[in-house]
Amino acid sequence: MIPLIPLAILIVTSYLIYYHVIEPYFLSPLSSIPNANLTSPLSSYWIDRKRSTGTEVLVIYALHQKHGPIVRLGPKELSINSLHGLRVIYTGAFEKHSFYNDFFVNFHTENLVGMVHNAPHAHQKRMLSKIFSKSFLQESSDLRTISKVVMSERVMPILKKAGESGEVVNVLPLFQALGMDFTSSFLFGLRRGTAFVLNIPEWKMWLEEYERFKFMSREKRYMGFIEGWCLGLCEQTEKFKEQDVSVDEEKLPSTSPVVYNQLRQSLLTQKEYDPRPLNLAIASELLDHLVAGHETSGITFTYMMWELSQHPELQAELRKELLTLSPSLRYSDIDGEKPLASPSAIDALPLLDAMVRETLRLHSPAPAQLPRVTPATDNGTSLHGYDNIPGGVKVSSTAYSLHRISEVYPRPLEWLPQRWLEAGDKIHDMRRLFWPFGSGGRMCLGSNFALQEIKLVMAAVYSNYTTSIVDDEGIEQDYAFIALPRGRKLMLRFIQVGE
Ligand code: HEM
Repeated sequence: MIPLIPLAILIVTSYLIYYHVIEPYFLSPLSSIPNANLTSPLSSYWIDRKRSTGTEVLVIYALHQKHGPIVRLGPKELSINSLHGLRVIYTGAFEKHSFYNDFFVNFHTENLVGMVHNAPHAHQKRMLSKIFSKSFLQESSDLRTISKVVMSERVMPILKKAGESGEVVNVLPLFQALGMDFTSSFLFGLRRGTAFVLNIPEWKMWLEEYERFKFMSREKRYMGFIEGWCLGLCEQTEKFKEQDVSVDEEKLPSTSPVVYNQLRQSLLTQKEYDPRPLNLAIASELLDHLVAGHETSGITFTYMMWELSQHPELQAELRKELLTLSPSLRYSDIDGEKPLASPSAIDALPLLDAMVRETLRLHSPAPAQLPRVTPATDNGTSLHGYDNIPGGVKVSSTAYSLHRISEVYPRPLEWLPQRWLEAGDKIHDMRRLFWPFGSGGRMCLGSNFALQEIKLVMAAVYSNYTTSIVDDEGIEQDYAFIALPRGRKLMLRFIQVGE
């Protein structure tokens, strides 16, 4: 008679070897895809180590250079670097990976960034799509008023003072604050929005809290400093909706809380079947906008100014283009009551557009993996000729690697805005592969808002100043999910140009 215990051990061991070695290494539909590392079919340890040391983005780029557009990072994880991959995964609306739910849900309450499933996501996105469309934003009188106040009364006077005194400016925190003031004013109205540009020491304290917040668990984040701050803004907005005046704010024009109102009204109509408490559903969504809005645009401003500061000849070319605006964004035109140049006129400037694009290409604020999961379908998914990829496989692309495909972007490591103006037929592929805001149904909600804001601010700065670098130590990007300069600073000098 065969002893039972050794037999059981043999069966279990054979099963484990089959399941964890033979199947993933030799039999899985993923087994013929190039491996990132010898251990990748067996365990995620190798790629997780790269993740934990912050080198994942650069490692994935190097892997694609070596192995081509598809690489296996773990037993059930692939990285794809091609237009084909973008079409299949992102235009194909694969659902988000649970990573988003862990890192982006605020108040234990779901929002657009953190939602994994497509159906509730699409429902909530429809509530907000119109007010973030390019045409709505360009025509919005609220956003025009906000732009006028934030530019003419806040940031440009600060730069003027710095220009006159020769004071060196750390542009990263100042322009991140600007991103926050723009976004919060559009969300809550000018009077309830922030004015951090005018109080940089307070802003730096907020940033310190936020650096901690980014690495906290959902539980730790719950009703801490940042969530409490956002809930406070929502409560103030609700309280002053009827009567939008208080003594110390009389000087500020009143604008509507465009996003707050739209979201609240839309969520109210589905109150019976949405289990989320209304105030937390609103606060969770709006906190994501505040977070997404300040850091990413602050990074874009910083790198565009850094690149331009190294190219005085391009600053001069840009200024020539900017002076075709009527009214211009020179101090003589933006001081006083006159309206600013129209967003559509600024948007139509080709060199400015090329410079903003090139900055978002080379210095993407969100350069890391945007992970999705393959759906469970009868025939599986096909990617780059590898068929029958089963459901539940984590698949992702990165803006960092896509933006360095040299067949589409020759000399990919150089900041060459002219590439967007001289591309000829190649422009179609360049635009399709341009991925700073992601693509498909989960693409950035605020991309039009961000572009309108970035173009206005950069146009106003370079209509009036030349910039030069005083200290750029630590300027290389820290390739986390959001890629700030490692040194968290860029010191520039602003010199006013004559009329
Ligand atoms: C230069 C500025 C910005 C960049 C580079 C950027 C980048 C991105 C990226 C890459 C995503 C996609 C994430 C994914 O698919 O996993 C995203 C999503 C999102 N962004 Fe932005 N963003 C910017 C500005 C903004 C602003 C100003 C707002 C709001 C006012 C905003 C709100 C959002 C929201 C709500 C989502 C989630 C969209 C969804 O899942 O449907 N972003 N952003």
